[in-house]
Amino acid sequence: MTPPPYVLSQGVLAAIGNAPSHAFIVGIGASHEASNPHHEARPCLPSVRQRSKAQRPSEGHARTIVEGRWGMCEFIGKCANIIQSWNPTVLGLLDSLPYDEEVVVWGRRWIVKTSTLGERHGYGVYACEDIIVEDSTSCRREGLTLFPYGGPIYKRRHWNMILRQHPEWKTFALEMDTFAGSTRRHSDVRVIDGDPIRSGNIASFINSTVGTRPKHRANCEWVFVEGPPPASYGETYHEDHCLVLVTRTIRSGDELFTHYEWN
Ligand SMILES: C[S@@+](CC[C@H](N)C(=O)[O-])C[C@H]1O[C@@H](n2cnc3c(N)ncnc32)[C@H](O)[C@@H]1O
Repeated sequence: MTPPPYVLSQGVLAAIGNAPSHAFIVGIGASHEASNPHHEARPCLPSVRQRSKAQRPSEGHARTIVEGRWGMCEFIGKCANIIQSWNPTVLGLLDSLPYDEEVVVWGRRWIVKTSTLGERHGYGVYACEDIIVEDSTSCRREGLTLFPYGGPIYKRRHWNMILRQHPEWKTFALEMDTFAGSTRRHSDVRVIDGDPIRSGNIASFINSTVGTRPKHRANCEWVFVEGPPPASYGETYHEDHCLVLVTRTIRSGDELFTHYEWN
């Protein structure tokens, strides 16, 4: 298959949490283990923004009620429109993601279940098959792409608006456009919402190597991709997107880990 015309830029994503006990940064793929001769890697600085004080929701007529892991929330106005627009199938993701059950995402088998970090750290993503990156002669044997980080994409200022509507919602988003060279204004930087519409977003269950004892090694990283996803996964919807790439061989049963800051 002809490779899609994207330019990879390493780094990217920062996640912004809105709950005091759950806010974290999802920095990106700082493992620096992946290399791709066809793509330029550009490191970026993750940033974090926490919700300040609760404010009145923005004006608007649209309303939508969303059920997430932490309960039901009603969003109104522009926030409702944004949230309603998400459809995971446009990126070849599943409508919903069951726990403790094998699923196939972008042609590979995965399971989301309690993380090896322990129950109090929630779920993690495990491979259900070997993903061989290099053989004994260090030749790459398979494609590096695992799956995208999928969720509604909107500007940071709208993300902040959503957080103000539901300060109690424990949520996070990946920041796009944070790579060196990005010219977007701070409030125009786009985020990919990992929740509340988290359906199918398997990437949002990947845990961080940060703070692990003994120290875990990352086996994947998130990258920003200029260009649409492969045709079979819905190239018309997104002009660009974020992918999870494998950075070293993963064996069946391994949990995925990447490097990002969280607190
Ligand atoms: C993107 S989520 C990862 C999936 C998460 N385990 C879950 O069930 O939703 C990030 C959250 O997972 C937890 N987490 C991620 N990496 C961790 C680590 N190295 N140690 C402890 N908790 C971690 C933290 O609660 C963090 O806020």
